[in-house]
Amino acid sequence: MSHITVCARFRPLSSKERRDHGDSVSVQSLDSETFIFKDEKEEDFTFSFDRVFYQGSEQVDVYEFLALPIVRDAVNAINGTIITYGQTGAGKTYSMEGPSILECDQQKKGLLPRVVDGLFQCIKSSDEATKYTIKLSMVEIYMEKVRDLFDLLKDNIQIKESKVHGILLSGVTEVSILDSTEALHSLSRGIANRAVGETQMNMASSRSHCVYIFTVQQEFPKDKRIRTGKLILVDLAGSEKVEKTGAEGKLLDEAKTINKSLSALGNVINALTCSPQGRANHIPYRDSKLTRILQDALGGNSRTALLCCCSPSPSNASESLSTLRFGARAKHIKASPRVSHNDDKYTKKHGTQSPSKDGSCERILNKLTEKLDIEDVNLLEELFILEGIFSYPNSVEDLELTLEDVALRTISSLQEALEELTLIVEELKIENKALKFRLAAAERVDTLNKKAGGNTSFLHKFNFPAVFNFGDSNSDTGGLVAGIGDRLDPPNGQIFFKRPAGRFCDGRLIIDFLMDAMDLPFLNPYLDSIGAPTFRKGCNFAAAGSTVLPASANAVSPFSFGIQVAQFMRFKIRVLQLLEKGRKFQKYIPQEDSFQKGLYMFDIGQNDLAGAFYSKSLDQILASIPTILVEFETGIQELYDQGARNFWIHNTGPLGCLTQNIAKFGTDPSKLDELGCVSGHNQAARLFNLQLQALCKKFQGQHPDAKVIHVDIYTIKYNLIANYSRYGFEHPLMACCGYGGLPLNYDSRVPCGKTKVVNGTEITAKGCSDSTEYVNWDGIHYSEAANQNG
Ligand SMILES: Nc1ncnc2c1ncn2[C@@H]1O[C@H](COP(=O)(O)OP(=O)(O)OP(=O)(O)O)[C@@H](O)[C@H]1O
Repeated sequence: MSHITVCARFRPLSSKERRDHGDSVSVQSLDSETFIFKDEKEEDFTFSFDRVFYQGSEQVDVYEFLALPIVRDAVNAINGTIITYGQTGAGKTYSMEGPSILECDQQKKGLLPRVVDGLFQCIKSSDEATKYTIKLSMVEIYMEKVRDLFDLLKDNIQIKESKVHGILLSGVTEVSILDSTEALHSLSRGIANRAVGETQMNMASSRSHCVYIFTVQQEFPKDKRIRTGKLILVDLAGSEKVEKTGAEGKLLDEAKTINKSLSALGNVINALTCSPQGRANHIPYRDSKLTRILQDALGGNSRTALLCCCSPSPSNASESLSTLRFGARAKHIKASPRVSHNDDKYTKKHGTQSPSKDGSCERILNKLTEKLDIEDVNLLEELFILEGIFSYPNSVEDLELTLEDVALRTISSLQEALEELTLIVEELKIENKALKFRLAAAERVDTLNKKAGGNTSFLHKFNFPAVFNFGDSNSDTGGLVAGIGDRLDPPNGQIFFKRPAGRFCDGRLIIDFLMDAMDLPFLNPYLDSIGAPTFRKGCNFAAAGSTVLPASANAVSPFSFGIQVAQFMRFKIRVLQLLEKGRKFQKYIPQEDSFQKGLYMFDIGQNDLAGAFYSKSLDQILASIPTILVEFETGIQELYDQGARNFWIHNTGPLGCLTQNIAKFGTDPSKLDELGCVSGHNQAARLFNLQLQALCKKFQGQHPDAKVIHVDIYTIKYNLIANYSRYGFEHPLMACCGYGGLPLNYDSRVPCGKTKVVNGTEITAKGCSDSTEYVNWDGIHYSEAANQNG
């Protein structure tokens, strides 16, 4: 059992402290471990720590005493934790990072860069045959939420406990680091992200706890054995008292949360030190995220060092005193880091190391033969060998003790097995869900095939050189965002692209899956000119909010169907001009015959109908359908005239099942159908689709050299909503990314990912924890999981 290493560090006086109290300090050094501290009432307190770093101490002294032994251990698969504690401005970050991670002279470098160097040096000087990998994660705990500093979208990381690996941060980003320079760049990236988070959350880093996790994995090529050591560094939030900060409102909440987690830390330390054995019945690790993450460090499975950072100035005496008291209390925790083979139990009971197997083995078993059946003795011998117990019992009492040990080991291995089983069950659940999706997708393809008169094979059979797409947000891959310079915010795009990708979705759209099915790359939007996008395999003219009819002045998108067709004309003209200029453009543009051999896809009309409901009666809307379709026909005829021959036309989806429409038009239950969708909207969509289908037939009849496929997306989507649980969904109508909670989680004033002030309160439309459970993404668009089924 070793104690936690506790050190105190006094930073130099700040200029303000000098102004207020001159050179006077509250600390009087006795030696390198002991000092006298004078509080505000001039009362003296003597403190002893493992080491005291006074004002003139160097960063390297702190590293070598406090961190180096832990770094060496981490490389030998023993976990270690280094914590800096103290009031704001006491020198925690200076000790941890130094003045700057990347640009800083050797002398001022903090613990982190030194730890990184130390890890790589230890690896260099170790056995060459052993293969090492180092991974780094960085998280920040703010207001009891753990956010990933390498992926700000992961802003609520869950803490899990595994019997084998201890405390784990589920799904946290782990960055592989190959050398010190790379590690420092990653650290600096994480620290910069911390600043981004600070601004986003209107906070200061001193109000969050920052946790750096280095995982060092050793692989022994001889026997393929793997060992892992984890080194955690924690820069705690400032420990000052709430009253002193004069905090109010959100600041007060923050201060209380910090205080709560720091006092939870204090409670854990008290619980760990309150019984004579250093063990209390219940250790309240679960009371805060901080103590949960530090559970292994404090509870024994880690070498731990605590650096209590203090101001030496009398003006901060009371804060420094409380920091020092915290350190003194922590000094009494005992920790026993886990090593590969642990003889603790035997040592505890016998006060010595276990005797060797040789010699005593025969003697003990002979003795047992006198008391037990020989078969039982043989069985016991076998069991001991199997269990790797090398201490042989020499009395029946000893035998009982040993059996107790076996039972304990069995229980712990059963617990491990249970843990593994739980993980397997989790994985199987996910796999099951994926299989359900695939099965459902296969069924959808089958239905689609039937609806399209056996024509989905059309997609596979033909080797389309390019695809030209026209439509609205259902197939917009970034057109509107590029065209009007708008911005989509996270969590849009979170599932597949890991960032907003121009799509009003958490991931891919139906068109992305169709492109995949045709072995073609995702379509670039015509309006996006940044980064020399390639249009070799086609071009997407779709823009969210677009209508078939010309856009009105206040329309979301000015790029109505007619404009999209005009854009196509220009696109074609430019392509032909560039092709004439020679080969150098070929990489970026379609070949000439692609315009005739390519596939022309359409998904538009939804906004003409949905938008009209805000100002027209159902009858008026139904009456306007032929006009919409005349405009559509004009567009596809123009494309035909330009050489288009392969037409893939989606009809419009069940508008009445979109969360937005239910929220606005479905407040009267008599207006809803049996699924809870708005009947009028769906009626309009169905009538539109019937007439669209007739148009497709007519167009096909007029152009026998063309291939016109009408795809019944309405039925596919409606079926998905009606049978949502069969397809692995939990919520058919509620939006994943929205505001307001049950039943619809939708507020038209706050689009997904945005924050708005409503009636004086700031509200944010956030994403749900698992979007694969939702058919609807943001109230208006389908989730990637639903699109995959589509
Ligand atoms: N040992 C030291 N030597 C020189 N300057 C120091 C030392 N320790 C701290 N400082 C300086 O004191 C100031 C406050 O230190 P620092 O930012 O590290 O405090 P902190 O405890 O991390 O505060 P917070 O909780 O707000 O993050 C900084 O300007 C830092 O450069």
